[in-house]
Amino acid sequence: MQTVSEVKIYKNFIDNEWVDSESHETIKSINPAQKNEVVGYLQKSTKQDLEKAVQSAHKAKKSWRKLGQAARGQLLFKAANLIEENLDDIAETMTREMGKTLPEAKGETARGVAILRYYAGEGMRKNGDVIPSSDQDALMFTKRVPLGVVGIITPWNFPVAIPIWKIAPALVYGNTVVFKPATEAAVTAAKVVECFVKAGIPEGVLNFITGSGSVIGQALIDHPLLNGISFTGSETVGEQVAASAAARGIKYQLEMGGKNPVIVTKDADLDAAVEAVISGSFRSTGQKCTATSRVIVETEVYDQFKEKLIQATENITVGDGLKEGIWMGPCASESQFNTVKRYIEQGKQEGASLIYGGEQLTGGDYDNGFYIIPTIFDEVTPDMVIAQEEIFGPVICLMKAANLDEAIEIANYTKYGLSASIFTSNIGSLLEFIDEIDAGLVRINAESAGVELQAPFGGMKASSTGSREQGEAAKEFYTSIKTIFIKG
Ligand SMILES: NC(=O)C1=CN([C@@H]2O[C@H](COP(=O)(O)OP(=O)(O)OC[C@H]3O[C@@H](n4cnc5c(N)ncnc54)[C@H](OP(=O)(O)O)[C@@H]3O)[C@@H](O)[C@H]2O)C=CC1
Ligand SMILES: O=C(O)CCC(=O)C(=O)O
Repeated sequence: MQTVSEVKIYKNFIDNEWVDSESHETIKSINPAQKNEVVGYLQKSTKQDLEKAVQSAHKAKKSWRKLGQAARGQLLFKAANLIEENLDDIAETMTREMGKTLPEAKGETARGVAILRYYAGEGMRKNGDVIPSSDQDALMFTKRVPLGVVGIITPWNFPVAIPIWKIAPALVYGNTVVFKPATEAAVTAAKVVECFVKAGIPEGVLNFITGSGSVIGQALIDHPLLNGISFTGSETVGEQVAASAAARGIKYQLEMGGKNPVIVTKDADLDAAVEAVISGSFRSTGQKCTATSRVIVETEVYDQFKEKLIQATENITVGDGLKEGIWMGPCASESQFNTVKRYIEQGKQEGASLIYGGEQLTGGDYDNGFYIIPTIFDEVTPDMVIAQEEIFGPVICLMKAANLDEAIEIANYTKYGLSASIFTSNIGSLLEFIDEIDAGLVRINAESAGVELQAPFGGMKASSTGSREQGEAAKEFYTSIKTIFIKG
């Protein structure tokens, strides 16, 4: 039995110091695979704590900018090495805190290291262009400059990769940061921040604050000293971020989810398609904004595909992600678990045919966690709620299409446009798909999830707003351009 004294209390990091909240209250982060296990206690911060964090970032703005891009890059290299040294501990914490399996958590942490090294390299790359002036005696060039203080609000589903793909470019391009992680995964985030601190991040440059999104998250997005905000999470909060940022004319970047389709044409390699659909839909328990949630199959191969899909789903082992041999962990929280169960009930009520799963797992250790059997709905029609709203759980909606045109029409019939994939061996079909699909991430004969750190990431329609994240695209968001004209 765990005792309170065995569980660590994590502090905020403000103005180069690990500090308690003024509230003197904490919030517990629990293990969704063993709900009686507390992974850590976090500060229940107040608006006053947030004020200190923003003031600290504001104070550090000038010196961090003046340090120069190369030195900032060196610091990121150090942080990357420290995260690599602590990879096993960070990954295990992630699995305990939000349920993703340990191999996935290790993969994500290694990805965090790679992202940091990519942006560390930016320290030595150009930050402007020389442009010919119409005046032959003049020199004209652009210089990218930091925005200033950037707020970073992240979700719980990628507690290492998402914070790093926002914090690393923010820092290397010269911004100071106030980072508010999702409460569900804040212990993992604290361990990442510890690596930046050990790497020697200067005073005030990176501030870490935990607590309720509606209190400190809201105070952060409304803060007058904020110069930019990057957010990943729900559409509801995203809209609030946009409204607040637009009212003050500051830059904002939102990534808010998807309802990602996979099209399987009659000439596709069905085994490859099944493998990709299983991975895209059920890895991370379906809790990825790039997860596959609608599978649209041409009539000729529909039954064959369905049979193969059910067979493959039967082999999935569900359980505590720390245990060997487990392929899919629990939902990350009780609230996410309840959301998924609610959507499954909704699917049944609106007439979709439940052909696999659809229930929570019970008995033994399952009673201590938030486990759902991977679920497949057949006979889903495009207007159903389960075909329209983001479920963020291990649920597939199978849909039939008479031909490619109809499949693309169904695929586009959603407010989202993050990722989309097609399985086909016909070059004409794949070219048509590339042109006609409304998605920021277009994948051919590959699963819908799968983001590469060096390429732009983001979606169309309601999935994203603002410039893309990752790769070179991040520079667009985290900098502003000065055009300089020097007359000789
Ligand atoms: N695009 C994606 O990758 C993600 C999409 N989602 C979608 O959102 C749904 C709900 O998930 P949920 O975790 O509740 O998402 P939220 O949007 O509520 O949370 C995301 C982040 O925003 C913070 N936050 C919450 N309220 C505010 C606010 N008013 N102002 C500023 N920040 C705030 C949260 O803090 P705190 O944790 O303290 O509440 C968290 O850090 C999921 O079912 C899924 O559909 C969720 C996560 C990721
Ligand atoms: O698929 C990925 O690797 C990233 C997905 C993502 O950004 C998200 O789920 O929030």
